Amino acid sequence: MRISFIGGGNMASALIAGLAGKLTDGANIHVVDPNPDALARLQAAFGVGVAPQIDATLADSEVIVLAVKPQQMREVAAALLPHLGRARPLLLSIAAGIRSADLARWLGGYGAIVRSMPNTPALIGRGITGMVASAGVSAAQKASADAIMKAVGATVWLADEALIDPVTAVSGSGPAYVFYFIEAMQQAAVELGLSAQQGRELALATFAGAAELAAASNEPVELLRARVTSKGGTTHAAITRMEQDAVGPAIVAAIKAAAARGRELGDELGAGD
Ligand SMILES: NC(=O)C1=CN([C@@H]2O[C@H](COP(=O)(O)OP(=O)(O)OC[C@H]3O[C@@H](n4cnc5c(N)ncnc54)[C@H](O)[C@@H]3O)[C@@H](O)[C@H]2O)C=CC1
Ligand SMILES: O=C(O)[C@@H]1CCC=N1
Repeated sequence: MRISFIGGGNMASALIAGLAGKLTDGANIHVVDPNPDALARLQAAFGVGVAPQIDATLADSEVIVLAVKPQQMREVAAALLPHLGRARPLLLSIAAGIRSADLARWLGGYGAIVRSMPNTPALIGRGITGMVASAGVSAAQKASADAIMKAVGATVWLADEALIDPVTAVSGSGPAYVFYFIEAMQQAAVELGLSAQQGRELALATFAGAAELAAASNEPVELLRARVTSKGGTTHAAITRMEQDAVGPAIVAAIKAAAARGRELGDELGAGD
């Protein structure tokens, strides 16, 4: 499969790292980015083809991944439009907030668009991507989009595009929340006298082990939590403090703020013609 990426930044790099040599050779991946450093890194690491701007090379691609910031998407659509005619590639957008209908409008009514929301664990093949196909996407194109994202992790197809903002808030942005929690655990470890290295090792193994345990178990996470929490014991002391400080409601509010920002980006950037 020949795949092009418009934008070769953080998320595109994570996807290319997961894809190159698995779903397709690096030589079948083409990356467009005005930043020469981004291109040089990707070329050296994966042998991808590179270009500083959109050109006719794109006409050979079966899939074009749109991996620029949401604020760049309209100008990218304008540059892409003249090159879509012949091959009618699938456009696979990963941009937060940008609605398929707005993208289609900027592309003169082009309908072969899958909107998706991956996350950075794609870099190690452990991503998860929420996806939704527009009406103009063929079954074969939908299968190609699924294969690309499955090469870097799991996929969840959504019936309604409005659910992409919640996916963005939970799993797209989610790795940052997990890293934030790990940072706090490491800090606590050090403040309690452990070395930074020990704090890192303990926090990471605990996160990975607890997540794997929950995934392997049929039981709800509340029950797994209760099993760690002895009455009058140490975990109880910690959870009581978290409840006093409303940590749970703060996390729920934070994730809702991310979803609201996704909707707001869509309103802001999709407005007008
Ligand atoms: N970073 C993440 O964890 C995730 C990001 N996303 C989405 O991925 C998209 C990219 O985000 P990041 O990779 O984090 O940003 P980034 O800033 O690392 O990468 C964007 C890249 O686009 C390039 N660029 C700018 N204008 C361009 C143009 N006209 N043509 C081609 N390339 C151009 C920049 O030079 C940069 O390398 C965003 O829309 C974001 O919402 C989605 C899921 C997760
Ligand atoms: O923060 C952002 O806007 C992007 C989308 C999901 C993760 N990073």
